[in-house]
Amino acid sequence: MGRKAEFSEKPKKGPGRKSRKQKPPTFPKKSFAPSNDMDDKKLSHRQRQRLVKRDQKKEIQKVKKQKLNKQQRKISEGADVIDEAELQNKYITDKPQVLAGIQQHFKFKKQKIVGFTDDNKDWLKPKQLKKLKKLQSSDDQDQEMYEAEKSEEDLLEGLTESEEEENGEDDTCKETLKMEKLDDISDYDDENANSDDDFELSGEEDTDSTNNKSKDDEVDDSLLPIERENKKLKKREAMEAEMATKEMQMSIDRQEVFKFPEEDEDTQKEITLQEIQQRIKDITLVLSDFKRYRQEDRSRQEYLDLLRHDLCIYYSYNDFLMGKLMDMFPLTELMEYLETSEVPRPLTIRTNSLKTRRRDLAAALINRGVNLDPLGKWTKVGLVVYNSQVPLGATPEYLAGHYMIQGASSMLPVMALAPQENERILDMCSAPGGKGSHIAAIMKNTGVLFANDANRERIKAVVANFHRLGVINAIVSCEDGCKFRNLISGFDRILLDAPCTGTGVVAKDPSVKSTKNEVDVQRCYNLQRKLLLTAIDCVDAKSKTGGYIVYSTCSVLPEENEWVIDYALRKRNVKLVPTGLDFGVEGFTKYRQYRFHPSLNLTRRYYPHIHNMDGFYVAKLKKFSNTIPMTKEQQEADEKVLDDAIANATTMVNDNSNSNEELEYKEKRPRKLLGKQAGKPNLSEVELDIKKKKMEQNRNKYIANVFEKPLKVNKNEKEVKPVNQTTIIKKQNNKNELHMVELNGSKSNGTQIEFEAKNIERNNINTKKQKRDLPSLLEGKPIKRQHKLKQKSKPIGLLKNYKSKTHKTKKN
Ligand SMILES: C[S@@+](CC[C@H](N)C(=O)[O-])C[C@H]1O[C@@H](n2cnc3c(N)ncnc32)[C@H](O)[C@@H]1O
Repeated sequence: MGRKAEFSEKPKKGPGRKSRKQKPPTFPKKSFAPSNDMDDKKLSHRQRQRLVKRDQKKEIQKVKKQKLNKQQRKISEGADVIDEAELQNKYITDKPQVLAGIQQHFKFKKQKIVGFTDDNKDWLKPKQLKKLKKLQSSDDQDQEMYEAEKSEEDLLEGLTESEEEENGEDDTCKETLKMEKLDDISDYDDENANSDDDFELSGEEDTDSTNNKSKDDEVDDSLLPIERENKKLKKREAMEAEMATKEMQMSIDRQEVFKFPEEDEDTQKEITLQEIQQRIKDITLVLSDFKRYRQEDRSRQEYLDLLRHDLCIYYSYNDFLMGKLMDMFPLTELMEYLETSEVPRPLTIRTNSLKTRRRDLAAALINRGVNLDPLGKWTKVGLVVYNSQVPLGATPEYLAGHYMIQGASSMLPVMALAPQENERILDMCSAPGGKGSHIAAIMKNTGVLFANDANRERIKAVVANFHRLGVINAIVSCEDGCKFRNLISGFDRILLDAPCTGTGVVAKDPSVKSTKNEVDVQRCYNLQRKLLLTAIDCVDAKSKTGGYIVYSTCSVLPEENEWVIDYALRKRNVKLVPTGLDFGVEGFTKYRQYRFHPSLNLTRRYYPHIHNMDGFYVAKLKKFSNTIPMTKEQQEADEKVLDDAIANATTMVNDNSNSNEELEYKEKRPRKLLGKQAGKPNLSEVELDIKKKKMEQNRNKYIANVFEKPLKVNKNEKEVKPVNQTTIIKKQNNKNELHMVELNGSKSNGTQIEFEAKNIERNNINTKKQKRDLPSLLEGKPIKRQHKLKQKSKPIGLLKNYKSKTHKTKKN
């Protein structure tokens, strides 16, 4: 049952409970306005002390001036000059009087100073006194001073006069005003100056310094206030400069005494990131002037090793990759590279010229709250996005295919390829289709674009992007690029944007820093070489408009770039041509001890710290003949070598990733799951150890230093069969030993390295013959004639785990 409604108006009960509780506001009796009566204001202890000091100073000055005045009068009467000490004594004897004067301070303030009186007129014009005093010593000097003081007086008088005119007040008041102003300046000076006054009162310092200081005071007195200020400023500046020099020296001294940590010092005590950072700076300084800062018992290599270790920790790289970067860059540049790689590159988009113009796209995006700019003069389609209020991958313009989100560096290979309309072009590794769609746009949807990728999943992205962007001249395929030669050839141009380790895009994918290792580089290097040779074979050298191959990677490692191109230059009838890109760093022609074809300077490198884009490499090749400069057998042998290398590298990866975990898992899993092994006893620790060692050996037997010519050892070990290039070798219990020795004593300049293969007793390797082949064995050296290829494929190289007793392999 509801309550009965009551419609009669309720009488108001008065203010609510809350308002009843609140009392009417009360205000302090005093007004909130700042009081004009300064005397009412209570001074703090320090303020009072300063006030007392000021008054003391005034009294001292007063006494001084009186005495000087007397002295001057005496001089004029021919009396003896009263010296400063006497004056000081006089002050001390007059001290009670002075203090009494200070006690009268508040009275003095209240009464206000009354202009020039008989008491103060002397010390209001101290310079005149001094002028008279100094008249004795030098007439000329005094004349100058007199003039200066005169002008000061005139200035003051002028000021007073102008104030007079302005205010129309009586003289006394104006003079008081002026005096207060001067007082203020001197008070300020007193507060900031050194404690001369304290000293005078306490009398703790010796008389010499007293005299010096009082002389200083005198000199100061002879200066205009502004000059005094200037002098103090200069003094302060000099002091600051001195302090800065001292500080710098201290930091240099600290660097000088940078102590190389003892072994295991780091493991014993925890080391912070700041300490590591400091140590990186210290070591960099030591290495910048090694002779001066080094510790006698430490070598450069030790410092470099420690630096690498610290850099790895600080920037989260693995030792292998950091070592590679240290080989590539000078130290200062390396630091820049590492720092820049920590920050993502600016977001960039490419206008799809098949659907819109850059200007229109920019306007549309600006309307949506996107802040952007043209990317640079080198591109007509690139835009850089500073910030956006909408997700760029979901704007109506994106969905309509007006642009592609694409890194600035990935526009470069297509620009280098310079596709022409109505050509047949192959994009060998196309997914997700960024560069492919760019090619189609430049071709204006004419001719035929073959977009291929070996990855079935990724190829879907190519199809989707091509649909969105309106590419209609493309045939999309999913094939292993290495086999393309047998499918279709005769292309005008080919873009090989090869799969790589991605060391140039660590800002985008930081996992690269810690995961990529020697095996990954080896695997990429092999695949890249194979893909490039296929690409060259698929191009028609007689194409009327083209015959070009562009090779690109988003890796900065020379192993995946110059090395691959140099290999192709030796194996096919191609030459390097300019990329047509007007910026970028020249590709390496030298790298450590290796030498590449000089034309590699036509290739271009892009770095985050120089170009503010991802690390990238672009090379443009022109095929000048459709013939392959080798016999069919040699070609097949080459291919087999590459195939083996790729297969082995894959096995290696699988071995590496599985072995240990597998073993541990086998040990841990319950007996039920062991199947056939169920009845067998568990492996003892010794057995486990042996098994682990065996696995380790198996893993190592395939590892060869990528670019140091691994060789294949025959199973019966009686003769070593020559194999081409980087055949992965089987290391057979150190029966074959390879020695790397230095020629002309210095390896550090990396000019000549001789690989000497030494077979221990049971092997019949003809070392003399090998030595004859050595110059051509230098990796990266171009081979011009066919017959040399045979010699070049002589077994040579350096096994990874090999350590010679007689010759140490050093890093330069
Ligand atoms: C760097 S990405 C290509 C990026 C692409 N060009 C773009 O701009 O969007 C390398 C591509 O090579 C493909 N790939 C790897 N091995 C391949 C092979 N043997 N044949 C063809 N494509 C391969 C990978 O699936 C990957 O999509």
